[in-house]
Amino acid sequence: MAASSFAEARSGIVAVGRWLDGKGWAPATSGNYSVRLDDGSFAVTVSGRHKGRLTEDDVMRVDVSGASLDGKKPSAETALHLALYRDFPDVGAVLHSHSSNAVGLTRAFPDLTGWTLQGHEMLKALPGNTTHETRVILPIVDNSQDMAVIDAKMSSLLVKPGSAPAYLIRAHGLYGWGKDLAEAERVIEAVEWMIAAELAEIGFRNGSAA
Ligand SMILES: CSCCC(=O)C(=O)COP(=O)(O)O
Ligand SMILES: [Zn+2]
Repeated sequence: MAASSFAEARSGIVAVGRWLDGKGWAPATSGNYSVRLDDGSFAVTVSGRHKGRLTEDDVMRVDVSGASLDGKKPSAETALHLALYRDFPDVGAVLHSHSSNAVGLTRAFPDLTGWTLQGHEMLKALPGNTTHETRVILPIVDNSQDMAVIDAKMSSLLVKPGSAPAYLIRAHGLYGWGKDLAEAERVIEAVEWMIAAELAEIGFRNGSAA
């Protein structure tokens, strides 16, 4: 199991926020990020902060139940991060992006409960994939303000064979994870890129792109 010191997690999370904001995937305070710490607690972003302008004080610690360990208010979506650490003991970092592509895709296909990514060379960026001749399923769950509702839906989808280390929340955004921050960044970047490529492909097929 990968785990970091709080100091390392803080600086890594600040940097990740700048990077995701630079991509346009963290607008208007959206998104949240976490890292599993070596003492069994978790570093997570403070709720409501602009993720492109985080300082180290905007990264706090929670225990395994989500209780604040330093008096700050954790992300409203902390329970979704903790659910992933609970279900996948090897996960060391979880990132949540809010791209217009992820939102647009899930709103355009309101009945879909999953999106299959198949045949992309970019699939090799996902842990364990060595060829484009494969497919992964990106589960899609409906949004809710009750994190337990999202957790209950996504936990059952993610244990299915072929699930990506990522899932979409409809009209909301993307969650992705990895053994550490670097791997979680690669998952988010690869999945966001494949979604963008497939939306472009849909546009070409419909004759709506030049
Ligand atoms: C304007 S973003 C709405 C809340 C959200 O979806 C999000 O990712 C950020 O919430 P947090 O409490 O982590 O700041
Ligand atoms: Zn969100």
